[in-house]
Amino acid sequence: MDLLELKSKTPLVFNYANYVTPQFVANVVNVVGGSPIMAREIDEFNDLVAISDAVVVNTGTWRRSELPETIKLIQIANQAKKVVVLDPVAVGIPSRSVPVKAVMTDSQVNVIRGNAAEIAWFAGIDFTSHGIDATGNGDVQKIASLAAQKTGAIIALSGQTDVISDGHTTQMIAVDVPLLATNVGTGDALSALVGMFNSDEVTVENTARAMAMMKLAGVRASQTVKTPGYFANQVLDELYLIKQDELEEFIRSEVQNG
Ligand SMILES: Nc1ncnc2c1ncn2[C@@H]1O[C@H](COP(=O)(O)OP(=O)(O)OP(=O)(O)O)[C@@H](O)[C@H]1O
Ligand SMILES: Cc1ncsc1CCO
Ligand SMILES: [Mg+2]
Repeated sequence: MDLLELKSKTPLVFNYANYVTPQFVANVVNVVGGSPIMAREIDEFNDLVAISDAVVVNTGTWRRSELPETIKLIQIANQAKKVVVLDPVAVGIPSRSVPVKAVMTDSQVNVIRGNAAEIAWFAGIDFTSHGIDATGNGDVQKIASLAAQKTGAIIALSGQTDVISDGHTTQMIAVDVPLLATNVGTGDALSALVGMFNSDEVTVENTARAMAMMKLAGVRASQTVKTPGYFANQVLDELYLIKQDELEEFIRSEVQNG
């Protein structure tokens, strides 16, 4: 959906969040025009999925004992036809990839949002990482496209260049905003935006809207703020201020077809 429709519908985003950044994620959802709820109690999943418009699963601080309930959550969302976004934090670390494989086998994820190293893991391509950060270089267009083909999910690869791919159509936003990477949780919040913009229909176009929203907020915030602490708050303000026509104009000028 576009930003105008989003603001009128106030999509409810159910975040199975990590315990590092939920406050930032919830605020990003709120300022853009959605409504966040965080939960991880299995007895609440049926009710919460029923009233939600998107389910966003972040594996950043996941415990292995939570694997069965996470799969159950995604299965409930699949049955209810709610979009599911997976944010596979640091999935390339071997002990972290085991449960993510199980999730991918036993439930259907519609969109995977991760940095280049995380998405490269799904593509089966080596990419250097340092914990939660992607530090290497590679052909991000190829990585996103291959990951989409291998998983059947739309891929939202974030970084200096954002790449969105369903394995056939690939779009890119090559806009460098280094301060965006200094705030831990920008990626987590971006995953929630991806869920929100895809809540009526899961498409490359809607996924690109979410990625463009964060990039544009970062571009504007870095015009006035030059240091990371204030930058994070300025990003929230810019996300709040962006208008439909401004977002669509940014998409027209910056989104390139691959
Ligand atoms: N070097 C960069 N230049 C420009 N934008 C960047 C850069 N790195 C990241 N971004 C932007 O930052 C946002 C988050 O992407 P990033 O790849 O850092 O996610 P992440 O690694 O999952 O982050 P986190 O784990 O901190 O939530 C995206 O909007 C992306 O476009
Ligand atoms: C720092 C960190 N550790 C696990 S999740 C997380 C937040 C970034 O996703
Ligand atoms: Mg991340």
